[in-house]
Amino acid sequence: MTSERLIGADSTREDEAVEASIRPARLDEYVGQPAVREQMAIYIEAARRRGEAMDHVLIFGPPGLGKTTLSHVIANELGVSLRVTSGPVIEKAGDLAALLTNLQPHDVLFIDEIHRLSPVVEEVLYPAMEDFQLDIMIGEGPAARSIKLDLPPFTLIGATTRAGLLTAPLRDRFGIVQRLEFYSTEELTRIVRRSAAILGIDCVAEGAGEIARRSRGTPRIANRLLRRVRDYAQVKAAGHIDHEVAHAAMAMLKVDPEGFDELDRRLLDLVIRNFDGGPVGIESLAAALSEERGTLEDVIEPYLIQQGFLVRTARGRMASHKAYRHLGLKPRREREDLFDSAVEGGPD
Ligand SMILES: Nc1ncnc2c1ncn2[C@@H]1O[C@H](COP(=O)(O)OP(=O)(O)OP(=O)(O)O)[C@@H](O)[C@H]1O
Ligand SMILES: [Mg+2]
Repeated sequence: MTSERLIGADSTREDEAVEASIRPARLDEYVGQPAVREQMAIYIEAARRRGEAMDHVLIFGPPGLGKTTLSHVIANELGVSLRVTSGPVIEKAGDLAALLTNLQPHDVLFIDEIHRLSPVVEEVLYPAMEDFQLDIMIGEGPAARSIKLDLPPFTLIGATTRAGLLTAPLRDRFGIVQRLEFYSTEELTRIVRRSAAILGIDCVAEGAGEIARRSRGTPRIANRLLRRVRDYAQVKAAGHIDHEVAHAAMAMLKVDPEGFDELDRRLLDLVIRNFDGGPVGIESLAAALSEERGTLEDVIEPYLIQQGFLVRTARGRMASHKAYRHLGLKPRREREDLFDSAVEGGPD
C-alpha cells in the first residue's frame, strides 16, 4: 500500500512528527480497547508488585490502531525504559545480542514488524525470551566457538499486522497476546477531541464526530483528518471546526463517507464487477488486486468485513448489498438466496 494516501492507515512522515506529541503515555489516556486495557492493567500491576519483568507481550492488529502506542504505555506504566527496534533492522544475531545486553533489568524491548525477523535472529531470541540466556557463536571457521551469556530479565513486546506470518515457536513464547480491534465512532470522537485539545485546535463535538465517522475505525487516520480539516477551517471558518465545516472539508478532500480508501473501493468494485458479486476465493481476489493473500486477509479486508460490506462465506468472499449501494450500484435480486445460505468463517 502506498503510505501517502490521505486515508491510508500506514504512517507518513508527517504523522510520525505529530504522533509523538499526541501519543497517549498512560493507560488511562489510551482510549478504547477495553478488554486489552483491563488485562494489561492487571499484568502491569502484578509485575510491579512482584518486582519482576512482565511477561512477553505480542500485540497484533491492522496499521494505525495503537500497537506502538500501547508498548510505550506499557513501559511507562511499568516505570522502565523502552528500547525500540524492528524485525528488518536486526540483520544479524550480533545486532540482537547488542540490544539485549544493553538492557537494564525489567526494561522493555519493542520489536516492531516482528514477523520480519530473520530465522537466524529468531533462533537467538528463543533462549533469550525463555531463560534470559544468550547463546551465540563468535568467530568463524575452526576458531569459532559458542558462548553463553546471562541477560537481565526483560520484557519483549512484539508488534505485527500479520499474525499469520509468525512462526509457531515464536508465537508460543509470548505469555500475553493482545489483539487490537477497530475503534467505534464514539471512541474515535474522544481521540479527535483529545488531539484537538493538545494541538490547540478549536473543534466542537459535532465536528469531531464527523471526522471520527470517516476514519475507518483507525486513530491514526482520525488524527490525520483532523489536521487536514484544521487547514480548511483556518482558511474558510476562522479556525473553528463544527459539523458543517468538517463536512465541507471532507467533501473537498474527497473522503468517502465510510472512510474507505481507494484500495477498499477497488476491492469491492472487483468483487462486484469482475466476480459478479462473489463468492470469490481469497487467492483469486488477491491475484486480481495484485496484493499478497496475507495482506488482503490481515490488513485490507478486516474493516470491510467488520462493517458488513464484505461477507466471508464457505465459498469465498461476497459483496453485500451495502457494498453495491455504496458504489451506487443496484444489488442483484437473485443473489439474495446466496446470502441466506452464506456461512461465516468457513474454509476458502
Ligand atoms: N488507544 C488510543 N488512544 C488514543 N490515541 C491513539 C490510540 N491508539 C493510537 N492512537 C493514536 O494513533 C496514532 C497511531 O498509533 P500507533 O502508531 O500506535 O499505531 P500502530 O498500530 O503502531 O501502527 P503501525 O502498524 O503502522 O505501526 C498514535 O500516534 C496515537 O496518537
Ligand atoms: Mg507502530
